[in-house]
Amino acid sequence: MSQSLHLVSRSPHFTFSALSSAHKASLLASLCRIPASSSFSCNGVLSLTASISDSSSPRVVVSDNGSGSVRAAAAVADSAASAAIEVDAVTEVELKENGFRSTRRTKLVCTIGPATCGSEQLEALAVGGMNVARINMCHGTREWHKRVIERVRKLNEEKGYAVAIMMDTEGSEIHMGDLGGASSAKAEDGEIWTFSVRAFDSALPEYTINVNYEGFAEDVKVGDELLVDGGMVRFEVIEKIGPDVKCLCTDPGLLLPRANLTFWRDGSLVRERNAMLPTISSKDWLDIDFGISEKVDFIAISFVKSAEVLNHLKSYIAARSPHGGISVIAKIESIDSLKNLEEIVLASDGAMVARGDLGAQIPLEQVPSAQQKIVQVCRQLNKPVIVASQLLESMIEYPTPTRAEVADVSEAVRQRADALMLSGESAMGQYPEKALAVLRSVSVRIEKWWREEKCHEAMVLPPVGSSFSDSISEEICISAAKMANNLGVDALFVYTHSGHMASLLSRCRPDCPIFAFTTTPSVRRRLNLQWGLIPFRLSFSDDMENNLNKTFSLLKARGMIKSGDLVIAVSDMLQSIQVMNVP
Ligand SMILES: Nc1ncnc2c1ncn2[C@@H]1O[C@H](COP(=O)(O)OP(=O)(O)O)[C@@H](O)[C@H]1O
Ligand SMILES: C=C(OP(=O)(O)O)C(=O)O
Ligand SMILES: [K+]
Ligand SMILES: [Mg+2]
Repeated sequence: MSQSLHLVSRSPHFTFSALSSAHKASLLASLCRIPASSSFSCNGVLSLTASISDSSSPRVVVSDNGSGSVRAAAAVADSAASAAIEVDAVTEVELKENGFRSTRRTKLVCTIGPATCGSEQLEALAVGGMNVARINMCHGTREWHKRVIERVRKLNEEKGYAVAIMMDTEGSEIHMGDLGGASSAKAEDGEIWTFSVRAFDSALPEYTINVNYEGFAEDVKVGDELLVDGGMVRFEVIEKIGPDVKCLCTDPGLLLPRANLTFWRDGSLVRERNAMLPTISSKDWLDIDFGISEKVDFIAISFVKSAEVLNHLKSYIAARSPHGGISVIAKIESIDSLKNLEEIVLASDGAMVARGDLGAQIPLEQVPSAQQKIVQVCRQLNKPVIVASQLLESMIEYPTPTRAEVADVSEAVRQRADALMLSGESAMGQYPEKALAVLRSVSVRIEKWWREEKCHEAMVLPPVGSSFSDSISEEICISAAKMANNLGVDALFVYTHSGHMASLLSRCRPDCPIFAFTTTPSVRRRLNLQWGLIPFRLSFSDDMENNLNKTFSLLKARGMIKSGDLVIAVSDMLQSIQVMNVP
């Protein structure tokens, strides 16, 4: 087995040569896993190769690399072929307007509902920075969701956006029915409501709520507290009559269709047989089949309890969608998911801090520390993480967020979550675009603050690779990100087929943006969820020299980079780090 690490400079102003030779040696040693005592010279053009073989000790070879070749080849490359590179039209404008450094790193997910399902509204969200459109199978029909998917795809094709689609399953939670078509109902203090598992043929009787869980009437006891949406409205169980449960409203509020229900006894959440319900219900399986046939990019699974269900789902998807293309997101929103957090995150392709239901299952004051823990575990295990629910809840009704909401969004950005998500704000609120604009501006501002203050704590990133080759990729990315920060480069370039190398770079949360080049449209869309990645679709070969020439000329033709920009390139074909100025 032979692996090589490659370090190449072509610029006479190569920043690397300004480092002390001890620093160079230790930097290279850390790249090559060789003793830091090895010495070498590097003036101007440098190429360093460390060959690691099974039996012998590592060798380091330093050689001249012929600096003229890049420029000559770049001249040959066809600048008219700029169409051969695809990047999200909105990001392209942002990059040109704000420069590399100021592009947004935190990704934005919008739940699509009645307020945003039209093409014009979807386009306004795409222009406003939506990276992922989420459809929640808890609401609406499959036909309704199919039309949304088609509209998003059409916009991507016609307008050059790269919005990914996330389908979120309903899951086996206990929730209320549809309120007989009403958009909401008000429960007042002292009123008596009936929660029933009966199926009503005609209109719902007054003060009656349908419950979707068969075992409901048997599982609750007189005296239990019934919480709607984690406490937005509260009832006390006063009487059980067959399938009907009579409840007294103790905290008034608005009942919304399909609102989640939990019941509490002596201050603890009651988890009777409902805890035994399958994570993926039969309805969810049909929705998953729908998601696979619609080729959605992400499937988010509600109320995940263990890794087992994710492994099962992943083999199910792999059998039906052999070329891959669908990532599985585990929603952390139950006590069980917190208990089994690491195994769940490991088995997933990403996670969501689903604070809505999580806050109904654990005391509210525990949600912030749970969020921090989940974000941290995901980053350590190299999985993208979304912070979701109530980020800008007041903006469902008002055009301006509260100061507390802005502080909450800032905290998620400061924790360097990969993505933030809007739910009701974009699905059924009055100001979806304004809410998205708040997420965008707060993200950009806090990211800038964080870079200025350099207050990024050095998080220990444990090894995640399962093979030696994986470990080399990981070390390369950690070193490249560190070099990018130390040298103040303009961008990191990564050439990646599967996207893995790009996510390893993203995990390091470097100061500069990461241009991720990939050959597959679906990989490109999925990279859209990850922190700091600007995904491009580009055909490339195993020849890095060629790839770089091609990329430079295409990006220059588009006005996205210019001569003299300093970039660091890594790739998963040739495990290498190259530092260079754009010719
Ligand atoms: N496809 C849809 N059709 C109708 N209403 C929707 C749809 N998606 C979301 N909504 C509305 O937006 C609200 C917030 O969305 P979300 O947080 O995804 O759902 P939930 O409140 O059930 O957790 C929902 O309660 C519902 O009122
Ligand atoms: C995102 C969540 O899930 P859903 O909106 O599907 O309930 C949540 O509970 O916070
Ligand atoms: K859901
Ligand atoms: Mg939920």
